[in-house]
Amino acid sequence: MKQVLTIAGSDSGGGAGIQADIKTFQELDVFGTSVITAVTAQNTLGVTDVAPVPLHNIEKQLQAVGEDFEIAALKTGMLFDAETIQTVAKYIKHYKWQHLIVDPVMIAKGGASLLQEEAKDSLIEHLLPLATVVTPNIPEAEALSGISITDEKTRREAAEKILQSGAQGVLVKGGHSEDPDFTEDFYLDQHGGSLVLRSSRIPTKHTHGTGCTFSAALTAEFAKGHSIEEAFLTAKQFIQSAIEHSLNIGAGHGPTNHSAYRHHAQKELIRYVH
Ligand SMILES: Nc1ncnc2c1ncn2[C@@H]1O[C@H](COP(=O)(O)OP(=O)(O)O)[C@@H](O)[C@H]1O
Ligand SMILES: Cc1ncc(COP(=O)(O)OP(=O)(O)O)c(N)n1
Repeated sequence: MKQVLTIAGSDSGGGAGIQADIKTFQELDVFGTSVITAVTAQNTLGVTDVAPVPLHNIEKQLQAVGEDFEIAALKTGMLFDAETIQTVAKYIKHYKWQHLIVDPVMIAKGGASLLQEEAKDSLIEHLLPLATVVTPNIPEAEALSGISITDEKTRREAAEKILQSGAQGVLVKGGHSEDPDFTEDFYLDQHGGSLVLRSSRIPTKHTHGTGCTFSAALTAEFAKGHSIEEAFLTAKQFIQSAIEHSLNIGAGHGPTNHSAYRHHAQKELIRYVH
């Protein structure tokens, strides 16, 4: 069984972070390991506390995984501060881990900050150059590029700017767009190759953890040796099912349903090159 790693924060509410990643890995038949960078007190209503894990312990977790597992692909999620980002980058290089998906988690849906403001530059300088794919949502793509995304042209410009960091590919997720009918995710690589996957927008507030789940699915598919096109398609189908059958659990934004992809037939996505 392929072994994968998530380096991210814990969500006590179980819908995002490490918990979403491990559930997704399990559903997609890869063996999930984890390095926990921060512990959030969180539920469907929001984040009430964030406790960074001491750097020494993060290093010990990275070593414990690196010394014993063959990591076929990995993802990063909530990294919280610059020191953690630099340490994570150091160990990714040390263990020569390939197929890195960087989900540049910055702000939770409820508005809580999951990355210190001054850590953004560290992310761009130290982690993005190692990334196979960076998966910002629209506000994150704007923050990383300094470009306001209002249409397809500015989305592409923002993606091009992010690629200047040295990442091999960037996938701008469309969950935050104002389109009432569709969500469109846009992939662009260093060679100008691009792909857009569009799906119908599901009218639900239960979307807690969509970005974590999507990037974990990409990681699992890369570990199995799939190309970016194949991995992107599976991840989009996985998240579409998970949102379509999302769970009305808790009083706020409920979690997505990680087992839905296994149980429900896949609807066709609209796919085109841009
Ligand atoms: N209401 C929705 N209906 C269908 N797909 C959605 C919906 N909201 C988000 N998505 C999809 O979920 C994935 C995560 O996107 P997004 O919500 O933008 O990320 P994040 O959780 O990081 O903010 C993307 O593939 C996006 O298109
Ligand atoms: C611990 C932790 N990590 C990441 C997130 C953000 O998750 P995301 O998938 O972007 O979903 P929302 O929080 O925006 O619903 C998180 N909340 N907690």
